[in-house]
Amino acid sequence: MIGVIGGSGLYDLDLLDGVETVRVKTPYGPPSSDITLGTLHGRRVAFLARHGAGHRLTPTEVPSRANVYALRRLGVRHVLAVSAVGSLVDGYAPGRLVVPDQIVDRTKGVRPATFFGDGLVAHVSMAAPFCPRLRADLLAAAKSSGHDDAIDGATYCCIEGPQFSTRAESHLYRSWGLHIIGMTAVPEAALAREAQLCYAGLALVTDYDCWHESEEPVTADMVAQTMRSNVIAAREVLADVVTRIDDAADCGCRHAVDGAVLTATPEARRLLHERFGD
Ligand SMILES: CSC[C@H]1O[C@H](OP(=O)(O)O)[C@H](O)[C@@H]1O
Ligand SMILES: Nc1ncnc2[nH]cnc12
Repeated sequence: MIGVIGGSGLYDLDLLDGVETVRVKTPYGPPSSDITLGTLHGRRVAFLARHGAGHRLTPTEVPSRANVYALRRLGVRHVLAVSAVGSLVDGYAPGRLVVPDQIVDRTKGVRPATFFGDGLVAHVSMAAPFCPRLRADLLAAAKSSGHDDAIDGATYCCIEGPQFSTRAESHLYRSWGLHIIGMTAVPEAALAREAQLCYAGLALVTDYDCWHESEEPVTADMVAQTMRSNVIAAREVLADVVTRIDDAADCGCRHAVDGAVLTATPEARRLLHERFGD
């Protein structure tokens, strides 16, 4: 099963056959939305709207633990995370597709960001926060669906929001060499890693944030308008990428917790099994 998390502007996939909707209960409360199951080019797909039906959840309110847990419980092994982002680089214009490879966390520590704790301590590696194999699949899909200029590798600056950045912050992030800016990759990517899922982002540029001298500062309306055309591209790439994902291939992401658990009690194994079913 392949999971798709739709961000701003992508509230349904509109591509799936044999659709059914499921409501998944999790120990972390309800996911953002009911999950749509269906088939795309013969592959089983589970779609979840990150901000809920009708976009009701702020980035801070997105229940990422419930979302990742629910997808994992449904049998998802690969997660494609679609996001609207601002551009911090002159050449990365609205409409451009980006497959990020790094994240800088500028959230404020208020989002539950781990499945560990409560007697079970583990520290997974986040050196490469996105799955390299799934990134390669996404890039190949972008190229073969006509988006030849999709950007391979970018650092995603995740702010808390819901307000956009100040101009001083936007310049600061540029001076740090960050490339795109959004509000949702943290803690989603880390939770996917803890759940041993392959996770990659398809970021769609909607604006130049507020640093660009000849462009208007970003507004929510601007993002929504640009996303209307961007989602067409997102759907094209998603329809292609599902045919490339090799469910059977082993990947380091599936072993992210190996060697990460420090808790040395007999209880630890049981807790691990209870949390992840492994
Ligand atoms: C509507 S602009 C800000 C909003 O859009 C992005 O969401 P997502 O990553 O789910 O596409 C950004 O991160 C903010 O949450
Ligand atoms: N400029 C921006 N800042 C944060 N999140 C965004 N999502 C889309 N554009 C954004």
